[in-house]
Amino acid sequence: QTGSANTNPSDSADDEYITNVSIGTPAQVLPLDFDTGSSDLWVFSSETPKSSASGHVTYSPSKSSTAKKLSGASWSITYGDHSSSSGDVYTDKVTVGGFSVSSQAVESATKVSTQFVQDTVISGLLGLGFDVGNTVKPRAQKTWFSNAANSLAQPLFTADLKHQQTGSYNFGFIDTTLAKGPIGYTPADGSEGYWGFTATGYSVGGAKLNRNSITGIADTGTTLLLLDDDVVNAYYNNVESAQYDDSQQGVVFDCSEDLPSFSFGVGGTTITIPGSLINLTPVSDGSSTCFGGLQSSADIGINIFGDVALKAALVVFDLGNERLGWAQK
Ligand SMILES: CSC[C@H](NC(=O)[C@H](Cc1ccccc1)NC(=O)N1CCOCC1)C(=O)N[C@@H](CC1CCCCC1)[C@@H](O)C(=O)OC(C)C
Repeated sequence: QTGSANTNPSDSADDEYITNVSIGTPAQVLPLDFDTGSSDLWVFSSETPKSSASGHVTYSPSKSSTAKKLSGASWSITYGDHSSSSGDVYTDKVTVGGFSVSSQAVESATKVSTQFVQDTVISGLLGLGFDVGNTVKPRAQKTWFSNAANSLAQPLFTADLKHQQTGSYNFGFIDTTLAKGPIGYTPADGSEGYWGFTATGYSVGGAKLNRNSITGIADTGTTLLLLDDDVVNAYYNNVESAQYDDSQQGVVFDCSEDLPSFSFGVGGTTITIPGSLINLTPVSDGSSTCFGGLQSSADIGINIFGDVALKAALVVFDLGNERLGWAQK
């Protein structure tokens, strides 16, 4: 058995990727952000304050014949960008890309932070991290993928995110036609709840890879590629107009710049991010100053291979073998 779901960029900057999920009976379809950096499936619901839920599609457990309250359970989560949400828990049927989990913990939001209120294109998150990261108390719940894994043809999923185009999340199979190069595999460290791995080196503009390893996480829920300052500086030293912009809280440059590519080694193969993907977006509509897709990870304390990096590859999240596969696209 397998599943295959389309995913779409939320805006012109590919800020987040939206995937439709069916919850309950009859199906209630909600647009969710699939996040390999967290492990909770939570949604805006009939229990979310009306003022906060305005503009969002919501889940109503009372309208689902298969919904059951998980009595005494609660959850509360805070993300890297300091956004947060919390609430109580139901179990219900959840279908992703045609594959159904009959009794999935669906975390209903009774509180959401301002960023979520304003982000009306999504109605919540579907965590694809390791179960150890789930925040439900008194007993942690499994992710949708963890519940599905044993019934899937293979206990793995792939992410094929694209710049301004429809991509896919496939469950239980690898569609190698999505990739141009071979899949390089490397061990995944799930101890912190997300998909940790080590890249063996990097290079700028097609040069030979160096041997400076980079340990970080593969995170579909983070927009940017966030790396150590020395790597960021090594890259932008090649960009004439690059400068740190306090108001933008990041490196910006002239939109007309011909940006160099950025490559990293992983699992014996090389992934090259074309310079075009590192020009994320003008700092405001019509501006000729653009914001960099590669930024410093110093404030977060962890390197994050977010969507800017993932867009250059087909990435295999292989739970069965506790490994990550990367293939050039
Ligand atoms: C350094 S970690 C920052 C990361 N957030 C992000 O990357 C958000 C995602 C977003 C896009 C659009 C609207 C709202 C939020 N984007 C962001 O901070 N941007 C600022 C810089 O320009 C690009 C957009 C983050 O917190 N990721 C979360 C999932 C994320 C999904 C969207 C809603 C908010 C939560 C998660 O992956 C996480 O916390 O990972 C940990 C392990 C770092």
